[in-house]
Amino acid sequence: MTTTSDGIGAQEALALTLDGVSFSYGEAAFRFDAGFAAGRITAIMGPSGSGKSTLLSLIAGFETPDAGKVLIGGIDVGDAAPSARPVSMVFQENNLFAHLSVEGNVGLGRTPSLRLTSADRHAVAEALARVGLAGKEQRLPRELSGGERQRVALARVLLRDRPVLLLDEPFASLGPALRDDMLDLVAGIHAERHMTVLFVTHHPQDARRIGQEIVFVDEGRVAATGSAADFFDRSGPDAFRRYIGDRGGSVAGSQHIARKPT
Ligand SMILES: Nc1ncnc2c1ncn2[C@@H]1O[C@H](COP(=O)(O)OP(=O)(O)OP(=O)(O)O)[C@@H](O)[C@H]1O
Repeated sequence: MTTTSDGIGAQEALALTLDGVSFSYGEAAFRFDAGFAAGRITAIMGPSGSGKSTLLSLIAGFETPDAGKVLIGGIDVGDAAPSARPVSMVFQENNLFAHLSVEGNVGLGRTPSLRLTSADRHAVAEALARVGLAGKEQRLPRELSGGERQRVALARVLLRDRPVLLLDEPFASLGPALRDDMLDLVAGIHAERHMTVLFVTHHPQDARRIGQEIVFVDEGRVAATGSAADFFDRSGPDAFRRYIGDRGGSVAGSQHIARKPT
């Protein structure tokens, strides 16, 4: 086990498996068989409505499969409530409680009670410094920019310190330069904590920047999987190439940029 700057040990990375998971929202039917390698960043891509968010919801426990198993680190988490799963999740927006300060919102990653000990406060301050928000503990979410709010959500991920991180288009509403900064922050956190990261994005350049693996979801199922390098060179699956159109480009150099410490 390694130790991070706030004294929290990086945990053993956990693999994720969806074994014959079926689910439906009325006529929208899903059937997922997929494995996600321990400690890797997997970009989940696919057309709108194909089931990417549903896939994450099934892993997080917000939805319950009609059949099949969700295994995290080889353990069937089917009976575990979302809060009991070894998972953190960040959405595109609404990650924060509007009436709670930044400190309170981050502190929830450590304890559901709002009574923070001085050690908790210290850990919150360290996490905020890690995401570039030192000194903003007492702000309310509405007093922050969209990018700052997502940084607060990532600071809470640091305090929660779960081995699996699910990101559902968390930076979609941010401009390109800020998105790159945030992606590099995620890559830095991933490198420190050795988390298994699943990251939904429609942006090929985002997937290229930090994605190590790609899972392509189409029509409610995993249609293709592979390394990001393979997907973004000409050997990627045809359906994926049609989805990304001309924006795929070359993967050369992107991994190097993403792996720089942030
Ligand atoms: N709570 C819900 N109730 C009913 N249908 C839903 C619900 N959530 C999603 N769906 C439907 O399930 C399908 C898959 O939705 P999902 O949000 O998983 O797609 P997605 O791939 O994440 O799409 P996007 O890229 O647009 O976010 C869609 O047809 C959607 O309308």
